[in-house]
Amino acid sequence: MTSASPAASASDVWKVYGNGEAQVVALRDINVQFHKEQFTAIMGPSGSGKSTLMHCLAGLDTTDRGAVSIGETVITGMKDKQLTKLRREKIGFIFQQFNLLPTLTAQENITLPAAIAGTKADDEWVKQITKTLDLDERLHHKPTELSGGQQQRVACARALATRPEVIFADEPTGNLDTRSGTEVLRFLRQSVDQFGQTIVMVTHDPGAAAYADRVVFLADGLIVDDMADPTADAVIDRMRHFEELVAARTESEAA
Ligand SMILES: Nc1ncnc2c1ncn2[C@@H]1O[C@H](COP(=O)(O)OP(=O)(O)OP(=O)(O)O)[C@@H](O)[C@H]1O
Repeated sequence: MTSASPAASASDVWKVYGNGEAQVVALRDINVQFHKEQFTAIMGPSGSGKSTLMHCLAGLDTTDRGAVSIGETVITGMKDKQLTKLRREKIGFIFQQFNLLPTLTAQENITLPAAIAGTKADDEWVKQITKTLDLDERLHHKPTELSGGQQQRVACARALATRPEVIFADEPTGNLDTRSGTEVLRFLRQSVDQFGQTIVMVTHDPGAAAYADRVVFLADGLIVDDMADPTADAVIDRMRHFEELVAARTESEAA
């Protein structure tokens, strides 16, 4: 089923923050493609550029050089209005802090992106997702009446409701206990396998990365490795290696 054109891609992407002495090169010549119907994890030491890459891919931040595409659409250089429309229609987001609207019920939160985009959510599809996520009994509750795990499951349903081209998940299990985190990861895996969703997830957790089909490793703004069919142990090994390299470089710069 995997088609040749990627769901999202970055070509020769650079991102620099600040000027002069305060300048930080967050991304250095990034070239990466995220294939349709695949679950990819992005990992790397703190400050390696994971969030910056995800924000640039999702059109939440601009690049300084290079181009980003969502599906076949180049989003680099798009006007704000056009970009906002594309984000609403083609991208789903899952955040560490859930980011649900507190005054709306779970059901309203789930169907909100479609309503904002001016389309009607597909009721049957939303029912199927909320059933899979075991949220049927909770749909009329407000976020404060839900556990963290339930809130994140609502956020997952919201991300899938519009059947986006790609879902970007930023540390989706970072705020959850192990059991709730596992439920969310299993659902993300299932949404790729059963619903053909494409997911790109930033995580610090090798156990979470093991749910993905592929792990892209960043260090110091560069893509330094790409692992297929990851296991938690293989990811831990690779991360240790990159953290040692970064520590050695920091020490030699300080000397
Ligand atoms: N708005 C900003 N202004 C200046 N520097 C920034 C800004 N955002 C990020 N940076 C810097 O860019 C680099 C990459 O940051 P980024 O947040 O992408 O890393 P990360 O891998 O997501 O880190 P973490 O795992 O700690 O969340 C870091 O050196 C960071 O300090």
